[in-house]
Amino acid sequence: MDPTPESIGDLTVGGAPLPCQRLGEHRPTQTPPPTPSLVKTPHHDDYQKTADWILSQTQHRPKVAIICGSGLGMLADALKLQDSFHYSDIPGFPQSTELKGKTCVCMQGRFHMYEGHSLCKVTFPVRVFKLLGVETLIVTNAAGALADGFGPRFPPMSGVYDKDLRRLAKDICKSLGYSQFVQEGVYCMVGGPNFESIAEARFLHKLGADAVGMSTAPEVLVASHCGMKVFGLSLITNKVVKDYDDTEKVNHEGVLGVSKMRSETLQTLVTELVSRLDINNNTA
Ligand SMILES: O=P(O)(O)O[C@@H]1C[C@H](O)[C@@H](CO)O1
Ligand code: HPA
Repeated sequence: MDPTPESIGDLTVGGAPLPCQRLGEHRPTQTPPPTPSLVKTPHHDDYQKTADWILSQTQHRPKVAIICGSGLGMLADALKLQDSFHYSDIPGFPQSTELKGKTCVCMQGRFHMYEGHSLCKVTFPVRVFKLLGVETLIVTNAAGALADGFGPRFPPMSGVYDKDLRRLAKDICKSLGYSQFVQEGVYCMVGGPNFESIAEARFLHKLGADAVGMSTAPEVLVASHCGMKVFGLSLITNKVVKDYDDTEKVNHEGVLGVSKMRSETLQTLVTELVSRLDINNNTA
């Protein structure tokens, strides 16, 4: 199957490479539900063709991919731009860059299911990353806190989040003085775009979730399936209301505002993490 726009969503892999062009963040839009042709399952060829196009446009051979959550695209400010690709119809699709001497591919913003995208589309970039040669995926997102104070807890997780990367991140947090506010916990993905009702929030918390957001889980699943190491980072942007007397209400603008306010901290952590990954720079 050819990777026509029909077969892989709006992945128009046609833009000429625009050196050092910054791509805008992919922001949620009121995208209408996809037409049936957009939810066709991509085949290996579809991922391969996109990957081949990217590889043909750059000498970089990234081993690390970073998916920045909403409002966290400023992380890309830390990247030394080498090559970027203009996908005119897909702002926020991967751009190849360098961070701390390590070649990375970075998505500023992601596709969400609540925008009407199929799971195939949401996870499409991850399989393209795999075909680019990526071995480690760093995912970030904005999430609401379910656990009061987001206290320290280490509930069993499935193991998709790499132990060594988690240990390395903890060491980095110690050295940066971040340990007090960086905690491990369970992130639960909901479909969105609505924020949780109080009953839902209580339910998720009872199930063992510490934070809730609307992304990340499908990307992590696909990356793990591809054999990548995965590291996930949630920026807690708000408290999830679990009390019927609490009149506070979360909204997306607030989430973005806090994300922007804290993006430098997150940027420092991810930059340090990438710089300490045991990989060599890779070019064609
Ligand atoms: O891409 P992420 O998950 O960071 O997007 C944020 C979190 C929710 O998905 C949505 C609601 O504010 O934006
Ligand atoms: O409270 C939240 N709920 C769901 N998704 C979110 N993304 C940021 N905050 C939240």
